[in-house]
Amino acid sequence: MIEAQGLTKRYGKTLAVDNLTFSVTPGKVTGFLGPNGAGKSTSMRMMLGLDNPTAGQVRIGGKRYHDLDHPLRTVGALLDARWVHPNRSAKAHLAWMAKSNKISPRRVDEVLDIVGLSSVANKRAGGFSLGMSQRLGIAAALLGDPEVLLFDEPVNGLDPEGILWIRKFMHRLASEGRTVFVSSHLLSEMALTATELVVIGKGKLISQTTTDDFVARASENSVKVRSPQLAVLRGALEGASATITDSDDGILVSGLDSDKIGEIAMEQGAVLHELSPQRGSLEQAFMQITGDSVEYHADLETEAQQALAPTAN
Ligand SMILES: Nc1ncnc2c1ncn2[C@@H]1O[C@H](COP(=O)(O)OP(=O)(O)OP(=O)(O)O)[C@@H](O)[C@H]1O
Repeated sequence: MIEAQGLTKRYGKTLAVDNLTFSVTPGKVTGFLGPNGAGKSTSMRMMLGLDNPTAGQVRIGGKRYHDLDHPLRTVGALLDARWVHPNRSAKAHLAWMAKSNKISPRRVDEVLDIVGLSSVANKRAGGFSLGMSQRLGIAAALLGDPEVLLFDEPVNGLDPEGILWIRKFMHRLASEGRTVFVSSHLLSEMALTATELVVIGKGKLISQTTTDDFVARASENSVKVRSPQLAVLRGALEGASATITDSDDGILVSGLDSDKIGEIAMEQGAVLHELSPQRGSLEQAFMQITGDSVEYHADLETEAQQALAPTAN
């Protein structure tokens, strides 16, 4: 469990994090979303005691980071995967971390196995691909077998196979009952990975909700209808105050849900070939909800498009 209470960070004139209050519960993957500069990394650093809040606090498992007896056994984090001595082997890197945190050396082999790096355990970490470095970073985060895991942009730069691996791994960690908190710009990926969202903009909390609710709340609720008796149906739906727009081979109805539309069709004796509620994407929802807090719309739109495009490497 992570609890942020009035969390605030000011750097000179910049209010990077502005009175954030939210909680992250165990057994789920919670996404931490926000446009560039929204304050995600700063918030995560404060959760890990790497930066002090100007006001407010974060509790992990009920305690502040500095009050944890064994921090690595309570919270593990992947902030920067490249943070490893290039000439050290993966195993030596983890052994050094384990030793300095009084963790059994046996755990090193366990975590290497969990992340699938056993076969390259004695290779120089400096020669690892980004995907392997991410796995090594995750192995380090898991060393203390912590209940809470924080990942800052874990899939940045990964190829589709690496992204899929991370997604499945996050789900696995959550299914083990851990608290998994992950920041990402890759909205389409977040929609697949996270069931809960904490969304911030300009340091402020915009929304804490389930991913499904977030998308449903932001996307206009419309229902696609196809019918051979469209003219009759259209008149009846308009009579029931629905708003109708034409779509390629049917109509899009808003203002009525699919149950009601189905009942009206029945009353009119109209055959339905399609009655499908339309669901927006997380990208659309994000744009709509964070709209006011995004300073550079063009950048964000480009990012959202890049996020949807196939990864090159
Ligand atoms: N050490 C620092 N000194 C001064 N300003 C900082 C510092 N760290 C962050 N900031 C500012 O605080 C704000 C929030 O930055 P932060 O990196 O937390 O955002 P973010 O949501 O992680 O963004 P991104 O996704 O682009 O990394 C930005 O305006 C940033 O310029």
